Amino acid sequence: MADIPVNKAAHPFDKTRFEALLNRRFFYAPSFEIYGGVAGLYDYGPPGSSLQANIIAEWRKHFIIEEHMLEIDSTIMTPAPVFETSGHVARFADWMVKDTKTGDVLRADHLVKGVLEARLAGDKEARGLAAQPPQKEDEKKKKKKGAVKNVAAVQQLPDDAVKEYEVILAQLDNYSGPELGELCRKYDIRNPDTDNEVTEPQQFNLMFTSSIGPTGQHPGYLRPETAQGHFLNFSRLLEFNNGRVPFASAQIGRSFRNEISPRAGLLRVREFTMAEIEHYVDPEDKRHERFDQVRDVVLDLLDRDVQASGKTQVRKISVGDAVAAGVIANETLGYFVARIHQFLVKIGVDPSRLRFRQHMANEMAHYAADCWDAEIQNSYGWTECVGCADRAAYDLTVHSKKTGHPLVVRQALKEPIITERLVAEFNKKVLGKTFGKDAGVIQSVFADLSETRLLEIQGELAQGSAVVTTPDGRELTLTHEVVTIERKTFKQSIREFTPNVIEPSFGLGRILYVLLEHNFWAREQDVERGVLSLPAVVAPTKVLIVPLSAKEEFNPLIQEVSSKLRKAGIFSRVDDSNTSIGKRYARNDELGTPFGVTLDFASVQNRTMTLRERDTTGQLIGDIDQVISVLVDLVNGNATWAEACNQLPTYDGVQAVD
Ligand SMILES: Nc1ncnc2c1ncn2[C@@H]1O[C@H](COP(=O)(O)OP(=O)(O)OP(=O)(O)O)[C@@H](O)[C@H]1O
Repeated sequence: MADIPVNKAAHPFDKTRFEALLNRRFFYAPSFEIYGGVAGLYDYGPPGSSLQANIIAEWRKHFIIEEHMLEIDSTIMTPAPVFETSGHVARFADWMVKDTKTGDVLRADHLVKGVLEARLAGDKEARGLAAQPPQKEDEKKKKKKGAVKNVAAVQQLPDDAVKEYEVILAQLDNYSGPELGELCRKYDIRNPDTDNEVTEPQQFNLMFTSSIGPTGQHPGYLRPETAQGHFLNFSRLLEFNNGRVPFASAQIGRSFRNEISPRAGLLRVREFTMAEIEHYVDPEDKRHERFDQVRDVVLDLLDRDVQASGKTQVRKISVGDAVAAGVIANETLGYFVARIHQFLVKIGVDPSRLRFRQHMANEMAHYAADCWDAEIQNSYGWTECVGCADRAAYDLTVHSKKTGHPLVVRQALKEPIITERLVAEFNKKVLGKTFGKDAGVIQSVFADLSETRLLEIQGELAQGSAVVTTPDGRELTLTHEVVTIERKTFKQSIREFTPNVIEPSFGLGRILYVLLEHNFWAREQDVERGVLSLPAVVAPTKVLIVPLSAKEEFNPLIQEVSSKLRKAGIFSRVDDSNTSIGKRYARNDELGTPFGVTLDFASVQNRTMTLRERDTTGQLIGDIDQVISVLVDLVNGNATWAEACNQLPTYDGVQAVD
């Protein structure tokens, strides 16, 4: 927020204090807590809800309004045939293993990741210790205490093992279930909580099942993504868009996944809000008309070749160069990757902890052409927060095939295409009379013949007769009285095609969580309380109004300032509690409120008001209306704090009272 440098790194990120803040100020909390809670379900409190609403509002502006997308709101409850056709019933699954003794269930890839990372961390520490002067024996013992044998808290690994582990971790998403089982056996990976062995990985479908109607005859699922709702409405959307592509549909809504073991707070939950875009594009032309606007956006890319070599080194490259070099498959995909980057940075994600990772070949859905995940670093590691995939024509094709409803674009060609080809012309009467029920078989055999074969038959017929073979192997002889082969001219003025779909898919809970982590810090002088440096655009409250006294004479001014801010569309809150101003500001720094205004006795007399900025704690003073005008510019992002400091005098705590 502050454009004047603030030393936020004075204290390393303190997760305990961070979590305490989120809990104390009710950003979010386990659902059904007083019943003991259910893993993977969370309720958002007032600041969490406002923050989410503001992220959504900005998402709408950044994507839907900016790109004229067509917003929809489709149902969550979905009849089973939809997900049978889309492939979710067969394939929307993760691999799980069970503890052989306790029966505890673990997600196989997360188990391998957790254990190997812990062993590498133990190795690093052991090497560090070995390099240090000898420690007292009891200190060494202390370090080892509490280490689960399987995880090997502080233990040096052979150099080869370190290399192997790093290679496995760099391409973890590429392993199949049986391969994960192989890794568990080869590297003796057990349940870290119990040190027990685990079973072979089994597939577990993540969809919640349900049934629609009282008879239970119509099985259904809670949707695990919003995408299918877009595809099933494609022909209506296309019509709404006057039959033209490219265009995009967008939807914000809840999705449900019965995650195997949700452990990382908001990062892996069983019910969450997604924001998804399906951009429909001509498969033969994936250029994007606004690509020039993002060409120079520089990204940290981790492509699949780098991952396959066991490395995690990103390369900094502009989107323009990445698409030109074929690293990102096409302009439209590159355009959205860049727009995702811009959105995340705008709402407060630290760009130095944001990378785009390309899916490995096995990780990608079989139909997808290319896929990049926006991964954001946080205290749990690098987490996928947005997926951006080129899904090709898969979804529209399978739904169209299943239902018989054409999900295609019909485009009038500017120049009709004239083609010539050989065609078989039948004398239907003679054909029927001569071949009876085989008449249809013969026609379909001819329909599948190549141009070369038709040419041969044309020659044979000129000699007297030609022989064709039916699918069941019979040879039938035909004469030119039954069939003639002629060259004909065709004029095509309509082109029909199934569009390809580029899909950016956002998980809002994950974005909200990493945003909070990236913006949390503590002041030197008050490490107990934290500050959330949320950008004004997403901050739950934009301005705190702090009256110095509870005296009634302040009320008209409080109301005037509140109402002027409200009219300017700025959300403010009044804190007229009995505590000191410092405490009131500190409490609101915790909520990420970027600005505060203080009304004191001088305000009542002179109509002046002080303005405080959260990160620098710098204060300015000015006439009430002047301060409000500066505030409006600050909140709307039209002025920086440095610019505000040039417009209003600094307030040093002393205010003249006439
Ligand atoms: N269980 C979950 N909890 C919270 N957000 C999720 C969850 N699963 C997916 N998301 C969000 O939805 C987005 C799109 O979903 P997608 O199907 O691409 O995720 P995924 O590849 O299944 O994620 P993961 O591999 O982490 O399970 C993700 O980028 C993420 O932000």
